[in-house]
Amino acid sequence: MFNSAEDTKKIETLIELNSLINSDYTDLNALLTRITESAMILTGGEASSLLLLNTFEQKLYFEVALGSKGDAVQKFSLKIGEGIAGWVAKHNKSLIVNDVEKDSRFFSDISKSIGYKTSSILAAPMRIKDACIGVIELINKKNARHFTENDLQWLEIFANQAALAISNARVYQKTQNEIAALQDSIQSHAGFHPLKFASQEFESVMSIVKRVGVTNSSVLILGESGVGKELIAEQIHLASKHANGPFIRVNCAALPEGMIESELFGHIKGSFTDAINDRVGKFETASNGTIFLDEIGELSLAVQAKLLRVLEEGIYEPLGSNEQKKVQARILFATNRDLAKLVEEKHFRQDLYYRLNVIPINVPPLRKRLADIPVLTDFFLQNACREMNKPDGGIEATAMEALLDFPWPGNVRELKNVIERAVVLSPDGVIRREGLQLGNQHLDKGLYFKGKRLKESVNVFKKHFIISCLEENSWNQTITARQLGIQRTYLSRLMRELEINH
Ligand SMILES: Nc1ncnc2c1ncn2[C@@H]1O[C@H](COP(=O)(O)OP(=O)(O)OP(=O)(O)O)[C@@H](O)[C@H]1O
Repeated sequence: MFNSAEDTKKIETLIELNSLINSDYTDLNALLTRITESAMILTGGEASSLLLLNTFEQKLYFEVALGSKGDAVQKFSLKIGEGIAGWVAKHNKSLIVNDVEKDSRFFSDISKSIGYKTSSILAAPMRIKDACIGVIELINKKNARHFTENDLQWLEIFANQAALAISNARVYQKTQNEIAALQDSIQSHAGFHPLKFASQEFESVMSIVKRVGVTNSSVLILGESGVGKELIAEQIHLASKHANGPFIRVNCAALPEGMIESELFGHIKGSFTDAINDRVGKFETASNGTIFLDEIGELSLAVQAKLLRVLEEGIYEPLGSNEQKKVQARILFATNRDLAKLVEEKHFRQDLYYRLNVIPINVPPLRKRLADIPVLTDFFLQNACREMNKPDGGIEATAMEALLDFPWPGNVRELKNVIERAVVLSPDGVIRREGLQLGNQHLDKGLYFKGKRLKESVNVFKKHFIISCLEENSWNQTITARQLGIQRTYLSRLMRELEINH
């Protein structure tokens, strides 16, 4: 079979395709286009197509369509058994038809609709482990000649190449999905949150995370409420040499003023009225790991002064003790406040600000990284469906458009809430535009109060009223407490009691 100069060319092309398939060539469509095009050129077809079988729908879809009407062909699909390609898929056998008009299997609708005269077809199945996964076909042998058995043998070789490439890509994709699922489960078992993104903007943030991860410097993570600052802190920890050590999160806004020092640095028994036992501080607990101080903008000036000393000298003293302890943890900070403005207003120490701002990481708001919305939606949807034991019916295109249009003042946290709520309200697991209730998540009287007793209803009201004030103030508890006319410590207690997490 391999004796002419033409055959030598074919073999060279096959070798080249083989090495592409064996390399880490990840663009499957480009590879399949290359294979289909080579088959067409080397066996003298005028046009060629590669169709993939969707086993669920029992239909063949055009993955590649080359030739003068290629683009027009691509919108069609064929049922199994329909047309020459459908016959090949159904019988898992190759076929040469040199006069289509005389063959009842020929399906003329596509040719007629696109205005293309088809006279001859050569088609071969693509197989993975003997099962047909699609068809590769050539249309019209050039110069009004006929397709031959030799052409068919070559087409079968190209079909095998394509099947191999598809099989590789599917195994690769499956493995990637499994690795991602395992990573998610390992991270969430260890108390870390899986992080999803697809945007260039977030990619840039992650490249900084990787670079700072390996250093031991303290880092300041900035961004609006709900953008994922805590997750960034987790990733810095995971990228660091302390990844196996503890990751200790301290929400500075949730601690009453008088407790912060003891919480961070520890105290010895009797150092103040309530100190009935020695207490180990979070800095010590975080030894050989990372301490993440969230909402740093809420710290009092007195605590800021102590923190500055910790940063500058690397030592601290537990309350009531003269013993100096060495800081053995990596320190990360985050805030959604404008620290420069707080400095101007004299609510934040300038020297501490300069000390913190050495390596700032700015996490952009969700509205500035639209490419993340579909992946995050998908992730929250799958999680919510699994937790609520509902089928994942996917999301309608109009609903996705609405998500992409929305400004997301509460960022990723708000998106998560919107999706969870839409899943609760969806009868069949499909997320539709009207089920999203964008910007209207707080109080739906009918839904929340129905059948509840007075105390419960008051609590439901309190919870939603507080959440809406917190969101209005970017979850700043000091400002919210002032707006509500209560102490910040009382607000923290209410948040704990009413299970308001963010
Ligand atoms: N890229 C992401 N992938 C998956 N989940 C995310 C992502 N970003 C944020 N989330 C989720 O959104 C919620 C808010 O994230 P996180 O608490 O990290 O935000 P934050 O910026 O620290 O907010 P705050 O300033 O209010 O403390 C969490 O439930 C988190 O798991």
